[in-house]
Amino acid sequence: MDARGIPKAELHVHIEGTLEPEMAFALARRNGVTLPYAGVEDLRGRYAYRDLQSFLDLYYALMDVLREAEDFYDLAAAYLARAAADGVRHAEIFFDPQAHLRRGVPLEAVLEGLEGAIRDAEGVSAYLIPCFLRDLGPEAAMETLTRLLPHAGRFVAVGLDSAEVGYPPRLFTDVFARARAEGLRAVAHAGEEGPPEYIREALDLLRVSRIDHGVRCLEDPELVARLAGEGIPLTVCPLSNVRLAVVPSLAEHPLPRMLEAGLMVTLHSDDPAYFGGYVGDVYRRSAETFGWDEATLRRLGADSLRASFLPAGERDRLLGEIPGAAGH
Ligand code: HPA
Ligand SMILES: [Zn+2]
Repeated sequence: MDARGIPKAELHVHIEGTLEPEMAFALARRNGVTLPYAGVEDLRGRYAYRDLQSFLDLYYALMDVLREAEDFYDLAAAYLARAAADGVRHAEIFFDPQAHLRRGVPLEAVLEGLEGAIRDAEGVSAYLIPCFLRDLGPEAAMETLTRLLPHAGRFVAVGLDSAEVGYPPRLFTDVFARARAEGLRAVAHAGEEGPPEYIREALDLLRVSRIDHGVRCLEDPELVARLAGEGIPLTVCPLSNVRLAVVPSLAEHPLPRMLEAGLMVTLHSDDPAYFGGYVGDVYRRSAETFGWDEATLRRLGADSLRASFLPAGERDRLLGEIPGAAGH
């Protein structure tokens, strides 16, 4: 079965996490950056992580090769071409403004490059979602929001990512209230390594439309009932969860239990260059592992479109391409 033919939305991908080793070396050469790795194979050999933080250390180090608008263009153009080939018709792409601003890369260079690639992409639309690095704290997030707001029309939402434990969503209540007052939607990583309480805070205090990851909700049956009852989308990234040791193996991933519980689950890649697969691979490997039929894959594709921030007309047009999905 080939899930690539099913129209879908990619709602959980960090553009910096699509930086393949080959492109990292090419951009390093172009920008005169010396990488502390012997070559592509040496770098790939380091893609073994103990946890979220050990991955983030490599992810932040390697993005040092992203300097000019052209670099962000090339990065996003390669990702969008790859996504379109996997049947992604719409992507809502995270990026980390603070990770670039702190290296002296202007916001305008990041935006100009990413938007250029989105404009030129064929067969796939995309929105941008800047994320606050929670481990830099709420004051830094508020400062970043102040720099983002003059460009608010260029984003659909704000997000919250990076090291989770110790940085609960409640710290960012004021930041998210201000973003929402300016007409931006909100999403947040919660319940990846952090406890179910962080998911509640993201819902009640940040007033998010979706939870990114959310797998640890299963530890709290009352929360599961609420998420299912309210139809809150959880953007689940099973290959990421395996690589970051959130779960021991794909076979032991709670995805089947999440679907059985009636949760609105959608499937995504997170940081595909680092976690061994783009969204087409995520669908294929999950289907093989859990024995899913075509109807289940169609339902996941349809739910990803329903969970997107696309206008209703466009969303329904894409749903109309999935047999059995329209009108639900
Ligand atoms: O998987 C992730 N979790 C949190 N922050 C991140 N930033 C990039 N990828 C991730
Ligand atoms: Zn993520």
